[in-house]
Parts: sequence; structure tokens; C-alpha cells
Amino acid sequence: MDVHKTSKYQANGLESNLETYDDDDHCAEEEDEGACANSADTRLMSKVIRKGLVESKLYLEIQRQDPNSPLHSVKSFERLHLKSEILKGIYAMGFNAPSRIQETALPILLADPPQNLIAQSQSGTGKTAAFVITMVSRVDTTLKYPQVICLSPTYELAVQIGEASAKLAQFLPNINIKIAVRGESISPYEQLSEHIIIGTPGKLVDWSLKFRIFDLTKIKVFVLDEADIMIAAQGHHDQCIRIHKQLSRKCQMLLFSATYDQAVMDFAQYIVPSPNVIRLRREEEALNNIKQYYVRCSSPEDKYKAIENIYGSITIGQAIIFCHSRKMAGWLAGKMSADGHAVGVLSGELTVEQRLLALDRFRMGIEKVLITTNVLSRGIDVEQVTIVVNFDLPVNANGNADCETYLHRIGRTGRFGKNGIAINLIHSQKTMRICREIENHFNKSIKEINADNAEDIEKLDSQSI
Ligand SMILES: Nc1ncnc2c1ncn2[C@@H]1O[C@H](COP(=O)(O)OP(=O)(O)OP(=O)(O)O)[C@@H](O)[C@H]1O
Repeated sequence: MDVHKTSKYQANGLESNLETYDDDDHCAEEEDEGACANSADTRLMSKVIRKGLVESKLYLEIQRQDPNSPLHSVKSFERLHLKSEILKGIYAMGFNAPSRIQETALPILLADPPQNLIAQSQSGTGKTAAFVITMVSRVDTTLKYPQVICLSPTYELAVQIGEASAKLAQFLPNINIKIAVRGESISPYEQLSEHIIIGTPGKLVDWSLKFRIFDLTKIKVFVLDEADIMIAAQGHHDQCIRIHKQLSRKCQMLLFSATYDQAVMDFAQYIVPSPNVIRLRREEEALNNIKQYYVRCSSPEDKYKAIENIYGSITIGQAIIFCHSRKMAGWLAGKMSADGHAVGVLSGELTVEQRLLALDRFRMGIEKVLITTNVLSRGIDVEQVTIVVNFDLPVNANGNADCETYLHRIGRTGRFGKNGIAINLIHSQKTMRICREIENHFNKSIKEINADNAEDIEKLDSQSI
């Protein structure tokens, strides 16, 4: 294991308004990206591995291009023997056939007796739908207490998963879902009667261990979405482990993400008993339908000009622009607004209401551009996003490329097979080096375009549709 790699989450001296992935109670108070740092976990993980404790009893390395794969898979949702109401919900969502991860994972997810699964699949390929189908399938509505919990790193993502679950379960009578996020009120004296609880780890710790308004030992399904960041970021890690420790041995444990570095994967296999593992090969991680480019710029002003050129010349569905800090996001939003562009901004210092409003307005297309930070890098699903711009490239605490975050960011476009474009703005030798690091890591070329050159921009235009 490369212990060095995991140290990227360690504390650092970055500016205090750098944005963390998290918006949960614990980390939100500490605004530094490195504040959710993880030196204790790094030590724990390396200890686990040194001691040779990592044992995957049932390791199913899915080589997707291997036609001889022994895995059972289904080609239609009917073959899963789901309740008719769930099948109806799936079709109402417009899903006709399972995606690759769904056809591979669902037979494992729905097996009886339940099996544990650690799954990896590219962004936007239907992981959420796979675990949501499982969550609603496992509920016994005659029992009026929480039976399924799903942990997600951010407020917005928990709300999105809640909405997907409610849609999928719309024809199931008497199923109740509750979101456990900042601002959700509960009575500390009443036991929860909802069947599925979806929330951020801090809130779930409060509800289950502090107020004891539901019983973790009765949970049948535990889902960790964006599992790698939940394991690697210290605040989340501690809370997830506190919850995990209370679960019964029979509880089905499901971990999902588009990325796992090796140390995180090893740790995941240590905490999940007898897991099935679905993994991608490194060269499969970056999607071919997302074309990646970089533009050379000389300053933030010049980066802004590049955005204006691109934005003014091509048919953009919608765009998300990622900045490294709240300050930079604010600066860019101010500048674009002053120049007459309708842009939204979403970063960690906003209230949860303001954040939801910004995302809703963007989803509705009221603003075509959303300027944000890493807080929105994972999971958020807005179909019409055709372009992702990295105004600042994602870096870790050591100033090296944060390849995982990069992949999640660009995965906000190219959802479920659509075309997408990722544009990286490069303003120094250092950022060029980071760009090359990312290119080498995924072995996918990031081509140069000139934002002042009409031909180059036209090329982009043809790919954005
Ligand atoms: N079988 C299907 N048929 C059609 N659309 C689907 C299917 N499964 C999922 N989708 C849609 O594809 C989009 C992406 O799915 P989803 O959000 O589940 O991806 P994901 O793998 O969880 O992404 P991320 O890695 O970003 O979290 C969603 O809009 C979802 O509704």
C-alpha cells in the first residue's frame, strides 16, 4: 500500500476559506479543507494493512471487458423479481433496462441471504439507483421503525438521494423516508417511525447515539455513498465508524463510489465482513464520453476571459465551474454577474436554504452557470450539464493533483452516457504539472485548446451537443 497517497487528507496550511467536501456539523465549522484531516486514519489504515488483517473472503474482481466473467448478471429489471410496485417505480423514473453496474450489482444486492458489497463504477452510471432499489426492497412496512440507513457526505446529496428514493417508492403504500440533515427537526423524546433514514454522518450520530431516537441494532441495510471520502476524511470517518460499530452482524453493508484509492479499498474490506467487490481497472475510471481539454491562461483575469470566450461562442446546456476556495467562487460570480451573466453560486458558507435554492434554480435552468467549490464535486445529478470548468484544478494538501476529486468534478457532466466536456484552466507551470499528473494517472489525454481560436471553440461546440 502506498501510505503516502492517503496522507493527502492531512492538515495543511491552506487559506481558511478553502472548501471541504463536507457540510456536516463537524467539519462545516472547520472551514479548511485539511480540517477534515486524517492522520489518525492513515495510521490506522496502514496498521491494519501492516498487520495483514485485510482479508476479502469473497473477492470478485469484475473485469468488465472479460467475456468469461463468472458473475451472474441480469439484462432486465423484471428478472430481479422485485415487488410490482417497485418495478412500476423504476419504469416511472424512465429506466427501461439496467446499466452495467446495475445488472452486475443488483443480483448481489438483492440476494437472500443478504450479501455485503463494495462497488465501484464510473460517475453517472446508476450506482445511486442500484442502492436505492435495494433500500426500498428491503423494507418491511409493517414494522414502524428505521430499517435502512444511508450516509452521504453532503446536505445536497442526502436530499437528492431522498428524492430518488421517494420517486422509486412512489407506488409502495406506507413506506416512509426521512432525511437527516442540518435543519431537520426531531423530537428527542419520540422514536422515529420512518423506515429509511438518509443523511449526513454527524446528524445520524446525533439521532442514533446522542438522542437515541432509533436503534442502530435494528438496521438491516447500511449504505455508505461516496464511500472513499467517507472513509478518508477524518470527521466523516469517525462518525461512520461509530455508527458502523453498533450495527448487527446480520446488517447488509453496501459501499459505493466512483473512486477508491488502494488504502481506502483495503480499509473498506477490513470493516465490511466477507464483501463482494466490484472494481474498475484504472484505465476504465475516466469516461470516454467526457472529452477533456486545457486552456493556457496567464492570470485569474485571463481565465475569466477564457470562460467568457467559450461561454459566448458555444451552445452550452448548463455549466458548472469549480473553484478552489469560497473567496475565488465569490470573486468569479461577482465578475460574471457584473458583466450581465446569470450565474448562481453555491459554497459552504451559505445557509442550507440558500444552498438548496441555488441548486434548485440551477436544476430548473434559471441560471445556466453554477459556480461552486468541492462541496458540489460529488454525486450531484443535473442531466443538462454539458460543460464542467475547473477554474482551479483540484489539489491535495501536498499541492499535488487530487485525481479522485478531479474525476468526481468532471463527472457532473456526461451523465448516463451523454456527451460532456471538461475544461481545465492552466495559469502556471505548477498547474500544468498538475494537469499532466491527472492525465497520466487516468491515462486519458487532456488536449490543449486555444480559447481565442474560433476553430478550436467550434470543435468544442460540436462535442457539447
Ligand atoms: N437504468 C437506468 N436507465 C436510465 N437512466 C438511469 C438508469 N439508472 C440511473 N439512471 C439515471 O442516470 C443518472 C445518473 O445516475 P446516478 O445518479 O445513479 O449515477 P451515479 O453512478 O450514482 O453517479 P455519481 O458517481 O455521480 O454519484 C440519473 O439521472 C439517473 O436517474
